[in-house]
Amino acid sequence: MSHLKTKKFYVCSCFFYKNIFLKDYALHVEYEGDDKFIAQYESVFTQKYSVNLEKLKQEIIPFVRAEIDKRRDRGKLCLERCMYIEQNYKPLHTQVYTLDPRFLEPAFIQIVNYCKSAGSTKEGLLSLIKKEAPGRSYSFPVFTNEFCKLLVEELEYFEASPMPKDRPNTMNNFGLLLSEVGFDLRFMDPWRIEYLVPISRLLYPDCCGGSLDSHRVFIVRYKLGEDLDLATHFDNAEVTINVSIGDVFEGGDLYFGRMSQDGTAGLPKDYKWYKHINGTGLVHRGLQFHGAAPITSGTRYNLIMWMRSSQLRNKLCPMCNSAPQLEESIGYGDGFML
Ligand SMILES: O=C(O)CCC(=O)C(=O)O
Ligand SMILES: [Fe+2]
Repeated sequence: MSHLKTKKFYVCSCFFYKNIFLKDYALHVEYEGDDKFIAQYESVFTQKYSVNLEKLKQEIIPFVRAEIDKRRDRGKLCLERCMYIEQNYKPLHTQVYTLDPRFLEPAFIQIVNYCKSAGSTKEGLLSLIKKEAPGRSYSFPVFTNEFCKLLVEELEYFEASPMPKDRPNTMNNFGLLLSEVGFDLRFMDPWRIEYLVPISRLLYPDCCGGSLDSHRVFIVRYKLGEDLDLATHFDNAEVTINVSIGDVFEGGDLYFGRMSQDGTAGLPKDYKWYKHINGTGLVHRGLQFHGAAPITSGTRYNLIMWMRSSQLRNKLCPMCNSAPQLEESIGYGDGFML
């Protein structure tokens, strides 16, 4: 369980006022009081979205403030949910909570073994995986189709249960945070440490890929009548892996743009779409802008792990681009350490 971690992790205080997503406007905003918010955004809302000051005050600001209150309570509520689920939830497929090498594609195990072998190099690894969109994203098989099916069944069973649930973030309203459901200790921690870090160490040394010491892991679900697509964003992560675990859908391809440090979300000239393949994982730098096209039929499930390196982010918070102001948290927080 994430709340029983022995090391203490923190969040940066910017979490409480920055990067609040307004889905109707596909806009991320920050909030430090009504006056500042109005000064900062009134012209954007009136000119770009024909929203007048009254609506800004009556609807948008209250929504933003409610989101901030929710973030303030996040740790406490998460802990309550974790404990309630641990005591009351009876899984459908108990076995999916423990990482079993039989869930993994042999090619994935081979790739990881290569990365762990003496003298392994990035060039050697690149001959075993597929280069995808520009900007150093790569794909490779990860989970067997049988495991994906079991996992989706388990998560649908959990979703249909009366257990308390939280959603991954303001952009995904139908996913699930897997740490809360009890996946960390026996599945997600060993998966990250034993399998993903060896790969990231070679691919992303500049992102401290060899010292990704925490994560935030969740599934996203897209379905007609629910969330369809994902606006362009970057992750609060050094390295992200995105594995397709449910493939009965059309559309939903991913696209990748520039790095967040470059300031704009525009697509590079050589961009191409990434098509999901069941059981296949795509790794990319978290700070590369990306998004997902709408699905046009079916239901899409992906397992996403945002991996963080305290060593790197302790120096610079990727969300506010400043030295982080640390605040207490539970579990992995946002991956900062004292
Ligand atoms: O829709 C997807 O598969 C991408 C999800 C994603 O980028 C995220 O949740 O950070
Ligand atoms: Fe993302």
